[in-house]
Amino acid sequence: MHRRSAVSEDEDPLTLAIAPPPNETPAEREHRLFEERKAKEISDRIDEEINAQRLAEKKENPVRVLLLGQSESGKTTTLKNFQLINSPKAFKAERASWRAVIQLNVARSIRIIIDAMSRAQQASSSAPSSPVTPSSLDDVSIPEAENEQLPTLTAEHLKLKMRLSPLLQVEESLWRRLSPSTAVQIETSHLSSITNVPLPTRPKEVYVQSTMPWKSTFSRLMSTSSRDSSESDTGIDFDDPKDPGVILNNCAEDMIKLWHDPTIRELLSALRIRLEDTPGFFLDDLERITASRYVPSDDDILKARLKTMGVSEHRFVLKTGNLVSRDWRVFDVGGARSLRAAWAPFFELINAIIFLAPLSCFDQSLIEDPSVNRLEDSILLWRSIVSNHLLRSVELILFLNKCDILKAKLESGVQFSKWVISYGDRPNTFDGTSKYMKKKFGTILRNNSPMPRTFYCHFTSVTDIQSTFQILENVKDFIVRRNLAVSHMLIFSCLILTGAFCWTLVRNVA
Ligand SMILES: Nc1nc2c(ncn2[C@@H]2O[C@H](COP(=O)(O)OP(=O)(O)OP(=O)(O)O)[C@@H](O)[C@H]2O)c(=O)[nH]1
Ligand SMILES: [Mg+2]
Repeated sequence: MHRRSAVSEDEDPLTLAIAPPPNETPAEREHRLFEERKAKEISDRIDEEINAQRLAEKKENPVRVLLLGQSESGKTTTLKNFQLINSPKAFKAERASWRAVIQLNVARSIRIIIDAMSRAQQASSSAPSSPVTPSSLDDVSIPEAENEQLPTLTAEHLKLKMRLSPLLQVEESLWRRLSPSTAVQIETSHLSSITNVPLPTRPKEVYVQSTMPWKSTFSRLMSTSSRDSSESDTGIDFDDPKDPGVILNNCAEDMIKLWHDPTIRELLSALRIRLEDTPGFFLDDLERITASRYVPSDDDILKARLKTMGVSEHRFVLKTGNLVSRDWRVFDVGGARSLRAAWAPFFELINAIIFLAPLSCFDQSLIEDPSVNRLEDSILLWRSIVSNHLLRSVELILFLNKCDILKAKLESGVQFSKWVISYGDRPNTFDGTSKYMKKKFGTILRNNSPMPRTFYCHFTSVTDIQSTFQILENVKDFIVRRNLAVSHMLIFSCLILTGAFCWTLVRNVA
């Protein structure tokens, strides 16, 4: 060991440790200085890397979550839950826009009934019936309706139908309000499969181009009114004579009468139109929704249906337990087949995917392709996601969704095994069918993932705010913990490197 030169007591021990040895020759000094320069270069490089990583974590490293699943699987509804939990003010500010969507959903349901009535009128006339396009109602196949015995409508029904015709204008007016430019468009191909009623005026579903700010556009429209009656917290001008709520309110009694009429129910049943099962169904709440000062509840907003086109990004600052707030980006995408190509560019950006597979649709076919069963489509989609190499280090969380509808369907007697043949003669219960499907999705993950992954799965009904709140909190915790674990592993590796370097330095000097 080198002997150090004599030092005073208050000299810094670190200075002492790295002080040059006494009687150092010029050659030794040169060698020492060379080694020290080399060590410093390495040290500076490590410092730079650690700083860059800290910066990235602080500023540019939000948690990115992608919502995936087929159309109507519940992606946008899950996003609404995120908004409700994490930015309730923004959620509240959008009530005016969602009120319009709900009114549109109501007008559309009534339009479907009116179309069905026209169909019954045609059937009862002597004219030969129009050809029927093989189609589906929300993916449930409709029989050859012209062969069905449709109930005869009375003069009272026809009067009712006529009195409800202003609702068609409500649809038009809402579309105009929701689409001042091209933000909202009509997808006729989708709606033509809602019913096989061969009429020129079919009900249409509205969709938003997610890149367009349709909500703010609508809110702006609302707030341009100079009326004092605008309720600032809802953004709704109840006294605006052009508010579609006025016509809905005037037609309320007739709509309720129509929906509860036994002949109409018989007609819908004969055409196998199950409005209760269609997204955006509000006919059981007509009294409340058509009230003159109706403001949508949180539940109403979650039930409202507006199809998504393209991809949209939503930002939140989320707190997780005692952990610091993190910037979150949640991406909501359109799930229709023609839109799925738009998902891929996000695969390299994201930390986690919440994949929604609706279990209730086991007896339905895809709107885009009636030859494909919807549950089967979800399974194939899940397989392609879990086996994707680009996504191998992305956390996957599966939501087996629409459990409430699955329960109701099974309780009403629909046989799961009739559609999922492999289920065999197991009991037709929610417990049995849901566990069976969970196992199936889990096996697909195990057999197809490029590297071993844990299977994270939740049974969800994302229109249920309470249960979804708890699930999203768990998901949030899980994603943050996994992210931190990865960051800690990186920091830990850097610390080991730094430690090893310091040890080498001290040994060289000693
Ligand atoms: N009863 C019930 N309805 C649900 C559930 N999840 C979603 N819905 C409803 O199903 C409809 C479709 O849900 P969305 O969230 O719009 O579906 P999406 O996946 O965003 O569909 P696209 O935008 O077409 O890709 C909406 O009317 C929702 O209210 C659920 O768990 N239970
Ligand atoms: Mg959507």
